[in-house]
Amino acid sequence: MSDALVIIPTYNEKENIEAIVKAVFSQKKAFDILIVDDNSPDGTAEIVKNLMNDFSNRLFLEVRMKKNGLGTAYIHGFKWAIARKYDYIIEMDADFSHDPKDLNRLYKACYNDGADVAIGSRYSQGVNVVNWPMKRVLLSYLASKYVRFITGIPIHDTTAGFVCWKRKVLETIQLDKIKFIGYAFQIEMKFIAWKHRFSIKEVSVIFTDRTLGTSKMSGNIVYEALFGVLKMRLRGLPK
Ligand SMILES: Nc1nc2c(ncn2[C@@H]2O[C@H](COP(=O)(O)OP(=O)(O)O[C@H]3O[C@H](CO)[C@@H](O)[C@H](O)[C@@H]3O)[C@@H](O)[C@H]2O)c(=O)[nH]1
Repeated sequence: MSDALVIIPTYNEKENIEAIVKAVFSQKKAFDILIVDDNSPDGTAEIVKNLMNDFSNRLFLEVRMKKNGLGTAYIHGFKWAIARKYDYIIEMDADFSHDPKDLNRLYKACYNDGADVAIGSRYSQGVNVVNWPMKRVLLSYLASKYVRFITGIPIHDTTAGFVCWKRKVLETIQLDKIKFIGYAFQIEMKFIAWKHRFSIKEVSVIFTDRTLGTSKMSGNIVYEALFGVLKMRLRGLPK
């Protein structure tokens, strides 16, 4: 068993899943992988089951009954990882927006440089986003500015979905009390880690929009983030 687990949530990722699994396993550092699939109608989980024959004890699959949001998929995965005592737990998208080569940099930021949380950050050194429509870049960039303004959190990319967590951080955060189910979950997790005074390091990465499959971003996700952040600021740490 590796000391580090990469969690990849999936919903309809049949075009990407085999390639991303193989790309993670081709890294010098041996990572394990957990796929959390929400019963994708396109058969993503079936592809993973076949791959598990080639990567037994390194590739794992959890299938949930239905599409239930990115945040709850990760929480499911975090609990799975904590139960199995992985020391480093990494969030990553299935669609190559996050370069698998950067996994090593995130891992090292925690393992060698002592960060409790390492964020693959698009906005810590300018704006490093490739091929997203300008509308989406602006939405994401301004969302991070907004969260910084409202909460005071000293992080440039609060909605980043490429993050390495030390297990102790996930054990401290009360995962059952996380309120957001969509992408705003990314903001809430970082906010709580910061409030607990864990050390957070941003590692500059380039985010490249997917070439296969489609984004699951929706208006509800934006709404949840916009108003939820205000509530989160007022609430502070979960009681
Ligand atoms: N299991 C599960 N997986 C999901 C769900 N919704 C999305 N996913 C998976 O989560 C990953 C990210 O989803 P995308 O839909 O590709 O995200 P994006 O629009 O490219 O958004 C990116 O930017 C966001 C905002 O900055 C990030 O918050 C997000 O993590 C991601 O990096 C993909 O692997 C996708 O299949 C869900 O409800 N359930």
